[in-house]
Amino acid sequence: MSEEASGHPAILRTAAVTKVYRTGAVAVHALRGIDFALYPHEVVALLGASGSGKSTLLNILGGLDRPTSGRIFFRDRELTNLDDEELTEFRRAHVGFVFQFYNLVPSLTARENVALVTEVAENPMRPEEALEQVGLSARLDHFPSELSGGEQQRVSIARAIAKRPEILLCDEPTGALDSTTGVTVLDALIEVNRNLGTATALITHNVEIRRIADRVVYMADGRITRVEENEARVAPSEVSW
Ligand SMILES: Nc1ncnc2c1ncn2[C@@H]1O[C@H](COP(=O)(O)OP(=O)(O)OP(=O)(O)O)[C@@H](O)[C@H]1O
Repeated sequence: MSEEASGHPAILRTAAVTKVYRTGAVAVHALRGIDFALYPHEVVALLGASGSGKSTLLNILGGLDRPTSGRIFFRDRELTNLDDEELTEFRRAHVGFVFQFYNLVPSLTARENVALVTEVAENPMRPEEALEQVGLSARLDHFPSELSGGEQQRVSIARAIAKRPEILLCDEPTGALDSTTGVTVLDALIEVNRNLGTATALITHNVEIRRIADRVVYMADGRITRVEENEARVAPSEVSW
């Protein structure tokens, strides 16, 4: 939903953001002037060829990385000039991340993996509640090796949302999964978005997945080339790839 349609100001916004990676004499222009906004409660799909800058943008949005130039705002607060400690604080309080690989601690159960986050958050859910949100109430005491890939990814979603972040950033969350398993993961993301209103940005290589989003942002060569609004979101179960 656009600002006009949603009636809400953006929760995250970038203005003319660029990112240049310099390796020796070579400069890679990963982002070439990005004006992007993420609105409360929406799901945005980021689509684009490999190397188009999707992960770079997501990392900058979440405060994992900094732009070379341009500005970034969280609501009315400018993030651009925060020092490392302040940026880490922003990330801890407001952003959940889900990556392609789940990064669970193998020696801890699902419940304990989520508890790692809830122990240090300000107003967290109980791990059991977070795992219920992603449909894993029956797997609380399973270790990662006792869970399927889709279940492990859902534990990582539970871990990301347990601190009740306003923003959830997902980099290819179904990239390592087959279609059927991927659908269960997307279902969990949509359920979380519906129940908690978490603004969600989702990188995917898969054009079919764009249909589960409210908006689709296309990237090419470090630029946003097109933004589409979906009239209605399609349930993940209706998408296959
Ligand atoms: N740490 C880095 N150092 C140098 N170049 C980098 C670095 N990270 C990314 N790049 C380059 O920046 C460009 C954008 O990369 P990015 O990972 O954002 O693209 P992407 O669209 O997410 O790609 P993919 O879909 O393959 O993950 C690429 O050309 C990449 O090689």
